[in-house]
Amino acid sequence: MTNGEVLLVDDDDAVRVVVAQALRRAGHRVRTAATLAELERELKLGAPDVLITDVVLPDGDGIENATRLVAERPDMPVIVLSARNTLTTAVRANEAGAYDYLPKPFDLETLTRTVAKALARRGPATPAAPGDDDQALPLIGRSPAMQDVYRVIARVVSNDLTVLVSGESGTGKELVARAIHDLGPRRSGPFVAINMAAIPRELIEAELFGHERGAFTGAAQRNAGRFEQAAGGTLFLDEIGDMPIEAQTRLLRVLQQGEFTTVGGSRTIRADVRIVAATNRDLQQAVTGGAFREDLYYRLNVVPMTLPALRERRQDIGLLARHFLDRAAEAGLPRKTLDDDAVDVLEAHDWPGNVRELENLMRRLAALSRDHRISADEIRIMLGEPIAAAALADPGIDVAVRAYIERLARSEPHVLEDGSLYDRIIAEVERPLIETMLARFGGNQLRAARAMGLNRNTLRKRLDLLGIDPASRSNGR
Ligand SMILES: Nc1ncnc2c1ncn2[C@@H]1O[C@H](COP(=O)(O)OP(=O)(O)OP(=O)(O)O)[C@@H](O)[C@H]1O
Repeated sequence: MTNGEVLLVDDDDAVRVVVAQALRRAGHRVRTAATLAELERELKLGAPDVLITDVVLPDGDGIENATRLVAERPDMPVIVLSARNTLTTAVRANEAGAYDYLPKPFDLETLTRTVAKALARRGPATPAAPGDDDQALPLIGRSPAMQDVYRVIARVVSNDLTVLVSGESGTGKELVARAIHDLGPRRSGPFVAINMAAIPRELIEAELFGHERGAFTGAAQRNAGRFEQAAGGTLFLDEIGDMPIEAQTRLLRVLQQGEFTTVGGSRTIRADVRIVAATNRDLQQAVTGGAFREDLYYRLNVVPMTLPALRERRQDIGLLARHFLDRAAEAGLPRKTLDDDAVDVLEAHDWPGNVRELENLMRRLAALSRDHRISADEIRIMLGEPIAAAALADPGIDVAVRAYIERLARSEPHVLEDGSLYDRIIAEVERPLIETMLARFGGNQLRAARAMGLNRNTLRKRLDLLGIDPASRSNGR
């Protein structure tokens, strides 16, 4: 293993002590600094073999400073440590020419391994591309799984390598494709998306490559395809696994030759696009099964990226949920906050529809919830999870009833046509009300009727009609 000298700048005393200790144990010499001013003083005494820098320092920004240092000393690898584990930080670190970026908290083993690799590969860093540091980025999440995604994005933004994004539906594949586009040199060009599953199979080639007038029945005029529309920008091929095999052959040829001809045409057009493809099925399996061309698979899979399902990054759920509430407020809906135990319920859910399902739920809660705080029970109701009957008595009752009505409205037409909807919904509200009140008064019908403002005979009739046995309610809730 190569040993060397490491200079660490971090304003957190504990980080300095612990990291220095670990690196010394690994055989390196270590100097430390707590501020950028101290770092400057240390650098005057001599450049280290590797520099490790925190981002937020008392007298400035570690990445900005690293940009300058990398330009001045291209052979000194810089490792960025950051507690602000966002895509912006990963991209900024990459653009600054940093050797690597480690989100905090990191484990010491990873850090020592990264230092060893940096020492072994010492040499000029890749030149930094200028970037929009403060651009607000849409990708939310600080989980280790998302950090891996950010690193891959950061590495591909400044080149044109083809990226294949895999992941379940709703995990953010299109958002990632947009982020790659928005952060790279093609950002001033168009971002064009095409979903293979949403277009009739026989039209896919014409949609992708365009067609000439009269190329097929109904082609009344020449039409530019998505490849042409995306010229100078990025083409996002969604659900690539659904691409018919003939179109695959044509796409492969375009990727190999960098040019294409329109359907029914003879002109050759240069394909000036960056390709990002996405799939929610196992494309390798499709290759094995013969539904997807192996050569095309390898052409697309130059940089593979897998987006984890939301249930594999539960620690991001609260962050995402609050982000979607903020977005709803920006869009003019009332501003809502989430109780901590509401976040617990969200974290426990399995989210088969992933981030999209969470986004939809938060939008509905922003619109429907009456209180400005969203409770755990409201969320349980919306998710169709069991709740204590008593929860219906809290201010979330609107939400409960609306959620129920919404579910009914989505049901089969015959459910809606039997003409009993009003009575059924009233019964849905009435039953828990009567049951709860009976339980509250130990089955005493007179007291329960009084509490509800009913007379005792009316209550008795409702009990008969709803088939509620008052005796069985005396001990229950
Ligand atoms: N990390 C994230 N941060 C913020 N919003 C996200 C994130 N991931 C996904 N979303 C939001 O969730 C929704 C679904 O994302 P997107 O359409 O990118 O998913 P997808 O994987 O492409 O889905 P599909 O496979 O169904 O096309 C979008 O509204 C997107 O903005």
